[in-house]
Amino acid sequence: MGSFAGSCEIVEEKDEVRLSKHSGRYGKQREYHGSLEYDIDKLFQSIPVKPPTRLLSSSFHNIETSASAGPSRTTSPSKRMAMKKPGTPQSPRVLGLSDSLSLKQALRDRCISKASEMAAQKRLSKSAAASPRVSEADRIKSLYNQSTTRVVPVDKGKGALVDETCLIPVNNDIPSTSRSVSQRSEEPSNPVSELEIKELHKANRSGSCLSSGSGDYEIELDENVASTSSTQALEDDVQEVDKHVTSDSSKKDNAAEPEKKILSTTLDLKQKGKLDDAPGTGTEKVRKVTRMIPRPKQQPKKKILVKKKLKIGIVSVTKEDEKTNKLVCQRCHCSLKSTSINNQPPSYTTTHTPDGLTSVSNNVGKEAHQVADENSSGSCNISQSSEAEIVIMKQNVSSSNDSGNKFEFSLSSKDSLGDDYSRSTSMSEESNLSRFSCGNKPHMSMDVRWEAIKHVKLQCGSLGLRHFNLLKKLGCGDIGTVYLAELIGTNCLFAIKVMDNEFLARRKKSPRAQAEREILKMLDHPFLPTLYAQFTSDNLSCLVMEYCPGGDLHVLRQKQLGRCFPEPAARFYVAEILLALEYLHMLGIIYRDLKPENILVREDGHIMLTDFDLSLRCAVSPTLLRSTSPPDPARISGPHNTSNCIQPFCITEPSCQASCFSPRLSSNQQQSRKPKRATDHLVKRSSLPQLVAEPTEARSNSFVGTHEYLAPEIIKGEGHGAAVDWWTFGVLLYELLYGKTPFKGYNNDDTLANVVLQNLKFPDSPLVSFQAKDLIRGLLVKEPENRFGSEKGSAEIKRHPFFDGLNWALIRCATPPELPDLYDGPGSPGGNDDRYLECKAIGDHLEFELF
Ligand SMILES: Nc1ncnc2c1ncn2[C@@H]1O[C@H](COP(=O)(O)OP(=O)(O)OP(=O)(O)O)[C@@H](O)[C@H]1O
Repeated sequence: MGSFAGSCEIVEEKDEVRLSKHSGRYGKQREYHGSLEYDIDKLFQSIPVKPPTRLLSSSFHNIETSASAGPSRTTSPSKRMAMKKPGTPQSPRVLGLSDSLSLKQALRDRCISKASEMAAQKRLSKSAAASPRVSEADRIKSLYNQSTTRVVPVDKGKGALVDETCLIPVNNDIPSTSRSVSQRSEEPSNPVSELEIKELHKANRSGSCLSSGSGDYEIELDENVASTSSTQALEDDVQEVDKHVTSDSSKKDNAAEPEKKILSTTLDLKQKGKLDDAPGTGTEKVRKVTRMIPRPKQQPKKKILVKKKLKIGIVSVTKEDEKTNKLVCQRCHCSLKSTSINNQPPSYTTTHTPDGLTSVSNNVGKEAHQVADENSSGSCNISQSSEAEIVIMKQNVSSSNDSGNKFEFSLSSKDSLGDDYSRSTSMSEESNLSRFSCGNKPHMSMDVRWEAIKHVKLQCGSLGLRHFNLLKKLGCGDIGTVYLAELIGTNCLFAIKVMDNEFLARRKKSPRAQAEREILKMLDHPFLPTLYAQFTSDNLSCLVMEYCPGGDLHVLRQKQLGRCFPEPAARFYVAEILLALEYLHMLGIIYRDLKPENILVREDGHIMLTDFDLSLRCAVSPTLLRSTSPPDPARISGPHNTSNCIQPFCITEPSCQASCFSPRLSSNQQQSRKPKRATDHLVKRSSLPQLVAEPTEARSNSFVGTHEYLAPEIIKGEGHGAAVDWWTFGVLLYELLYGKTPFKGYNNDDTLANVVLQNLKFPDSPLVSFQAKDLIRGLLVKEPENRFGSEKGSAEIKRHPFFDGLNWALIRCATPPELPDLYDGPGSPGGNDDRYLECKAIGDHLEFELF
């Protein structure tokens, strides 16, 4: 993301065995061997009667062809299903020997009938085999539940929930439970789209020009599908191919410009409710916006991808001391218990359901609270939702049908809880819709943007670029360009990453794009981007994501006094990053590209970690550990650790609600307080189980990252694993605090040498606390095996004194560091929205260029 001088991202191309690459042949072979066709084949072979060779062989041929072809890209998922579907068993017929045709048919019927039985048996056994996978996901969930406690503060309709965990093995050593998931993910996730689009494209496209509705083929991929959940999810990705062909003169004009793609979007939604008509002339009033999307010529930062080989091992599940500790929700003891839970409208009682209808402070907190709720038999139905910020989707949805096709949604309109029960009831209904819309992303289920997208899909059948106003270019990455876009007719803003498939294929970057897309589909976390939709529009792959108006941490740091963050601010940001990394590791994703440029700032000041094209997916086996040895008392300090607030669900502490980052006590104060409360913490800490979700066995030899952030083991090519994220985490904290990275040299080679050889030094200024330096020192240990976090991951790091006083579960509600005037969106003070306004003012029949 972005770049800074001298910074260059390294992406070695010989890299890891991408899952998708495996998929091709091996996936197909497996598919054939386990398929019905294979069974039929076997049966035929075992039958002694020799049927007419020609007929049977041709049958075989057909069967084999369809089987070995696997999920053809040109075949829609439904067709594929039909091919695999066993024939309907028929009652056996009397065979006439003279009738070779009927003999063949009878044999076929018998075989098919037999095969159907076998298939049914297989299905049964498969579903039995699948259950461990399900239970593994459940187990992970319950591990999470048991480790922490959930609180349900609501912030702008967002919260967190770890709902599903993806275990994606990448080699054959992986246990079958995981491998079954792998096989699914190895299948081409979008088997139809590319080829089909190409076909359509060839037939209709003229030049490289895109125009609204013309030659604009969109394959809508269902964002509801959990990529982690099933093969079907991948197969169903392609829901429909929507072809819109109109004559558009601008198309031809622009086709002459090879370096530019012109997106022409009709804005007639409000007037006609139809988005796929793009008459260039006539009396119909059509507002037309034409934009030039230049293909990125300059890479903001150089990424080198050297892919060597990948060896991913399986985490040996050492369930030392794994216990099913049940946390008892201590909110029952808090004053909030007395709040009028019974008076809450039904819509808010859903606050505590696992589906995450309301936001939570973070996934850990949410899941744990879920446990707490279970254990407390509902008596602790949380009412802090009223105290936390509940975002009611005060949508003007009612107008959606009334006013023709115009529909508007207000983003993040807030209401206090106690206002109006009738409204809350309607919210409840809409939430259900949202929940439906957002599929596997419960933490975003309240997000009005789901509704907006759903509405467009309902109206137009599919979602495509033509439904968006591209407002401005947000930035250019290695694999695509990101635009700020408004869903036409709504107030919903999105960031759309547009990637040119041909360009990616030419540069062999398609696997990176694919990896990013698949990871984005898995995510549902407050500090990670939400993918609302994805589609392919004319050879452009588009990812519709949450828009972060606050810029990135690199830019934000430059705007700080002394170009570095004050320690509390740095602590806040790295704490949120830590939770994001924890979640990623739990999903078996090693991020590998942590740096300030990839940390975006949301409108509310919280962060969002983006850019997953360098991430590595691997197997992980989260484990719940119960600490056998009491923690070091010296490590326990800080105001919140010395209060009931150690429990993440405790919100009785006013200071905790105001901020999870109370000022650190002076050492004197700490000294005087420590003896008094240390015992409490020992008891509490030792009784808390620890969730370890570290993919410790993952290995890659890729040379991936950004020079100044590269871990020594990557540079040395020794193979690396999840510990690289903790190294980069240390570099990040260093940079945020000191305004520079620790090993930066005169040039990239120097930097790399310094990373490997140079000792860590801390500048004299600015003054940084001992705890911060201690954490950095632990993280920037050159040997990964001795690095802080390498063994127990985030669980270890979260307990470092640097984070003392931090209520992890409430961090989502904590007040973020104050932002300078950096909001650069439309309508913002610094926003470059002139063109947008101009566009709006001019009205129909207007084409203009934004880019
Ligand atoms: N959701 C978003 N909201 C706001 N800005 C975004 C968003 N996503 C990306 N951007 C901006 O767009 C720019 C390009 O993003 P992108 O992820 O394509 O690039 P990158 O991080 O440089 O990636 P790559 O690793 O693909 O080269 C970023 O620098 C960032 O500032």
